[in-house]
Order: sequence, then C-alpha cells, then structure tokens
Amino acid sequence: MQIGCPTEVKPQEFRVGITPNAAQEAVAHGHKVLIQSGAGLGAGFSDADYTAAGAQIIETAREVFAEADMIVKVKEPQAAERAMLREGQVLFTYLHLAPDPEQTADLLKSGATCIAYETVTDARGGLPLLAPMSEVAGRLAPQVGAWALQKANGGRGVLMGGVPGVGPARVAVIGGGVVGTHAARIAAGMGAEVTVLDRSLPRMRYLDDTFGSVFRTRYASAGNTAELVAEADMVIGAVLIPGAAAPKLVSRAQLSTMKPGAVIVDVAIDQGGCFETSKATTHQDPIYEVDGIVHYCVANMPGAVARTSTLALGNATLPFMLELADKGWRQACRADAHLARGLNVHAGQLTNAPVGEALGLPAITPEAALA
Ligand SMILES: NC(=O)C1=CN([C@@H]2O[C@H](COP(=O)(O)OP(=O)(O)OC[C@H]3O[C@@H](n4cnc5c(N)ncnc54)[C@H](O)[C@@H]3O)[C@@H](O)[C@H]2O)C=CC1
Ligand SMILES: CC(=O)C(=O)O
Ligand SMILES: [Mg+2]
Repeated sequence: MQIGCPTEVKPQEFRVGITPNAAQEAVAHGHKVLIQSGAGLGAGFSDADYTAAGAQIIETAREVFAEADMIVKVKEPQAAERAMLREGQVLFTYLHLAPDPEQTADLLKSGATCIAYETVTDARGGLPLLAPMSEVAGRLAPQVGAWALQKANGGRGVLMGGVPGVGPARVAVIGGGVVGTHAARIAAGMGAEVTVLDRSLPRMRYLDDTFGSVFRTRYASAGNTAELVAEADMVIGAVLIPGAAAPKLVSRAQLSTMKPGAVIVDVAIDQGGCFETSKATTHQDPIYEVDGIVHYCVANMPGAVARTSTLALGNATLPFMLELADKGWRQACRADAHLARGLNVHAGQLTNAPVGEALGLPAITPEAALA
C-alpha cells in the first residue's frame, strides 16, 4: 500500500502524522511511505530522517493526496485537504465531526473511508488513540490556565500555589477521565487546591484510591458543579461522551456567579465545548473574555508541544496504521471491532451514531459498512 503523510496546515499545528520510526516499520512491512517535504520539521524531524527510514519525500500535498491509498494525519482535514480526498481512499486522523457539519458534508461528498482516532476503542473501555493527546492537553491545561490568570492576560492575578501566608488558587476540573486526571495532578503539583467533578462513581473511586488527598472528588450534579464553579479561580472542562457533542454544563448566566478574572480552560472544545460561552480559538489568539471571565479554548492544544505530542501519538497509532496497511481497511476493521469503532464515514454514509445524532443526519453501523 502507498501511505501518504502531508504537512499539517491547521494554524500553528506543528505535529506530523507519521514519525521516521513509524515510516521505517511500514517500509519493513512492504509498504511505500510518501512524506511531504518539511512535514516533520515542526516536530524536529528532517526530510533526511525520513529518507534514512526508507520513506520517499514528495514536494506537494496535492501529489501526496493523489498518490496515496491511505492518508495518515493529525488534525481534521481542512477545506483544501478535503477537496483532494477521493472515493476509495482511506483517511486516518482526528476528525471530531459532531460539532463540524461543514467537514462532515465534505467527507461524505468525497466518497472516502474516514477513520477517526478519537472513536477507536480498547478492551478496557478506553480510547487508545485519544489518550496520549488527552494526557498532553490535560498536563498543559493548568499551565496555560496559570498564564491566563496573570493580570496582563485579563486574569484575576492569582498565583496557583499562593505563597506562605496566602492561600493557593482553587481549581475545579469537570470530567475526571484522562484529561481531567492529568490536569488535576499538574494543578495540584503547582500547589493549587483541586477538585475533580465526574458523574462516574467507579471513576471517582479509582481517583480517590489512586491519588488520595492530592485532590478531591465531587459528584458532578448540577448543584455541586455550580457551587465549585462559583468558588473557582480556574475551571477546566474535560468531559467526553465519545463521538458526541460535549454536554453544556455551565451556562452563560453562571458566569455572573464566578469571580471576576477567573479563567475557563475548555479542553473539550474539540467536541464543541462544555461551557455555553466557549468558541474555538487558536494558539495565535488563544484567549477571549465573556462577562469578565477569561476563556482559553484551543482545539489543538498538543500542537504547542509538537515534539512530545508527535512521539506520543506515533506510539499509539503505529500498530493500527500497520493493521490498516497490511490487511486493507475492511479486513482490518473486520478483524478488530475496536478499530471498526473508529469508522466515521464510508462511501458517502455516516457510520457513527453519536455523530449522526449531533448533526441530525442518518448513520449506519460500522458493521453495516463492513458487510
Ligand atoms: N483541546 C484539545 O487540544 C484536546 C481536547 N481533548 C478533548 O478533551 C475531552 C476529554 O477527553 P478524555 O479525558 O480523553 O475523555 P475521557 O473519556 O477519558 O474522560 C471523560 C470523562 O468525562 C466524564 N463525564 C461525561 N459526562 C460528564 C458530565 N455530564 N459531568 C461530569 N463528567 C462527565 C466521564 O465520566 C469521563 O470520566 C474530549 O473532548 C477530547 O477530545 C483531548 C485532547 C486534546
Ligand atoms: C485530540 C485533539 O484534538 C488534538 O490532539 O488536537
Ligand atoms: Mg481537536
């Protein structure tokens, strides 16, 4: 199979879909790997690194899309990239379709088979291709939130750890999955007083058993959430219902209960965000203010630490990329029901029910697409 990897074109996105190590393994499996010239530079990989791994360097994205049977990327394809997809081609990348009707329409029109990293599952109920980037974004969230809390950035001028004689910042984390756990650990490590809200009692038991008094847990009832949001200097949004649009858990009216200059970091923005007032921002212009509350809503946070993120994502995607290349998408998905859950679009049909529900479009099951 010919596997193609174009340079990411989303603003300030420096990750790359295939590392030289992954290229080397794909070549050893008998595949041809086409890398757009310069695709790895932002993550610290030169064209020479890919050539040494046995990959072929191609000048333009157009040629990569034209020649490859499967495109492997990081971010959802941008409009110009979507126009280059074709019927029968496989796209393997993050898609986040639920809040994105335009992208969904273009992918349906393309006729391509689109497998989304974020809905591939594993035997333990996890999301193995989302988890590494959730670890990164979770660990970044308190760091960017602490920056936004600084006066010059519109924040209330509170230091995360306080100082002797002055108490620390209060941080509420809504959603205690991968993002939430990593965010809570780092915020607590910075000295903040942290509470994690979740609606899963087994998850809160796990957090309590594992982290003890490092941070607290509270059940995410509307009442508890309102109370903690009102008391917080920083609120981190980290909920997920896989594939679906994020539930709106904090309304605009609730902003008036918050402390002026408090900060919201809505990591769940790639699924539409869990605050009513969230709208996606970029690394170039990451924050905005609504009713005196600073919002940080960057949808590709891990792009800020592209080297770490590319290596972490590459570790997770490699075995799936090899399965898809070795067996072809249909056989690979038949052999692995967890990979089949990643199927979001095939030959003009949606194949993910939560995406269909969010967008009011019909969806068939992945099994029906595989029949
Ligand atoms: N902005 C960015 O750059 C990035 C965003 N993300 C996004 O972060 C979000 C979280 O991802 P993960 O932590 O990996 O998901 P996860 O599945 O590990 O955790 C989600 C948690 O939310 C909880 N939850 C669901 N509904 C809830 C509710 N109504 N109230 C309270 N808790 C609720 C679940 O019980 C679960 O523990 C996703 O939308 C993901 O796509 C992930 C990486 C990067
Ligand atoms: C998960 C995701 O959206 C990202 O890593 O950019
Ligand atoms: Mg995203």
